[in-house]
Amino acid sequence: MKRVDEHLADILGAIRQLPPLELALPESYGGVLAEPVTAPVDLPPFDNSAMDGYAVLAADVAAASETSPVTLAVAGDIAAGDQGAYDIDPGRCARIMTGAPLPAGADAIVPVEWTDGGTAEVTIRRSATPGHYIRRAGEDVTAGTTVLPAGTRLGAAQIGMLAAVGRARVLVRPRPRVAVLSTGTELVEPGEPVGPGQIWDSNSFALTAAVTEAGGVGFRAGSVGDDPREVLATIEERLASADVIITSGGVSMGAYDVVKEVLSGLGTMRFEKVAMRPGKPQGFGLLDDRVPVFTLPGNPVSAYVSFQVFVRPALRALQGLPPEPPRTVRARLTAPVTSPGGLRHYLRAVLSPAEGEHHVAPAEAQGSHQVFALSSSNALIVVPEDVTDLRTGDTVDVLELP
Ligand SMILES: Nc1nc2c(c(=O)[nH]1)N[C@H]1C(S)=C(S)[C@@H](COP(=O)(O)OP(=O)(O)OC[C@H]3O[C@@H](n4cnc5c(N)ncnc54)[C@H](O)[C@@H]3O)O[C@H]1N2
Ligand code: MOO
Ligand SMILES: [Mg+2]
Repeated sequence: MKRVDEHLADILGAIRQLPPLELALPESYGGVLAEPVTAPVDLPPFDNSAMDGYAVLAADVAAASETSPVTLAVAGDIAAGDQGAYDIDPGRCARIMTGAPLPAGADAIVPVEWTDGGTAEVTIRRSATPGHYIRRAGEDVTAGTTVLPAGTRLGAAQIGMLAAVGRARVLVRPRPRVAVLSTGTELVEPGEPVGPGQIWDSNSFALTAAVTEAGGVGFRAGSVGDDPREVLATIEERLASADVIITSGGVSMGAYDVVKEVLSGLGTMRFEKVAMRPGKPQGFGLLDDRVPVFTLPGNPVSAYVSFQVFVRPALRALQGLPPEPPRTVRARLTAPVTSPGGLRHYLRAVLSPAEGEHHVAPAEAQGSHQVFALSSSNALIVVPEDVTDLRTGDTVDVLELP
């Protein structure tokens, strides 16, 4: 059987980065910058007030105190968006709002709380020194600074940065669009009644959500029965609009395992047994020279674990992102586990922080159909290929689930 690392390396070796697209900012979320972005102007672009108050000459208020307040004439108001129409001379000030440009001559801001709030004249009860509550032009960013290097993933703060330097559109490798298809004649849409022998489709929902968790855009392509023509037609239909296709089911040894049947020989598709549990039967390849296709095993826990191990890293690679920092922690087993050896065993488990170290409790139910044990877990214990027996108190690698 093929080793997990070898299969992952083959997948990552086949992945080509998505071509950059110019997107409007609202569409760019989760994209990875394909250009460095520099600030065309200083930020702030002009000296402005950090407080609602009065723009003054610091020298005028240098001696102001509770016991000997200073009274100044108020020339007028400067709101944010105004152009700073007043010149501040000795004895005069202007009422100013947060973000409004500092008027010529003024060199300090007195917050309104230190005054009587007057509009024709104002009495000031505390002193201020030059520069007080003034936000200087360029103190955040100077013009020409690279504010976001190429390769940055755009989250809320980065999109805010782009808008703050005036960018409306940006070149990014977008979040991969991933079509998710369940296969199986036994599958029924949740919400519909199930008849004898039928079950509700859970994989297409779980995998679409896993795509979102991994930074992609998932689309459910629904579920199709084990009909070769229908399966092939649905996959072909998605090739034009998807960057990645994920199927579940139909890749093992069964008489109706049609995914393997219809995709074998197409593009670079290969179907292999990977030395892991769950998730042994795997298929991967490129169709149309472009679209990575993952055919994951149908058992729900197998499909989910396969996604975490193989698809999640591939989605990052499509955007040109470096491999994710390890989500593995070392933890002490609270119960013994056994493993067949010769394969990597991913055991569903609950990881909890304890004093100075993590503890991990393996779930009792480890069947690849047992979704309850998976939904009650927050981690996978990773038992290496060469280990068969672990005792309570042994330290193991644990992969935290997203
Ligand atoms: N003779 C052998 N039989 C099996 C082997 C083997 O090596 N030799 N491997 C087993 C392993 S391991 C796995 S994993 C499964 C993989 O099966 P398939 O990928 O062919 O998937 P199906 O046969 O279509 O379904 C398997 C199982 O999963 C349920 N399923 C499928 N899709 C969904 C879905 N969308 N939502 C919920 N449940 C789903 C399906 O009803 C079956 O119970 O093969 C073993 N057999
Ligand atoms: O490999 Mo299957 O995925 O163990 O149930
Ligand atoms: Mg099967």
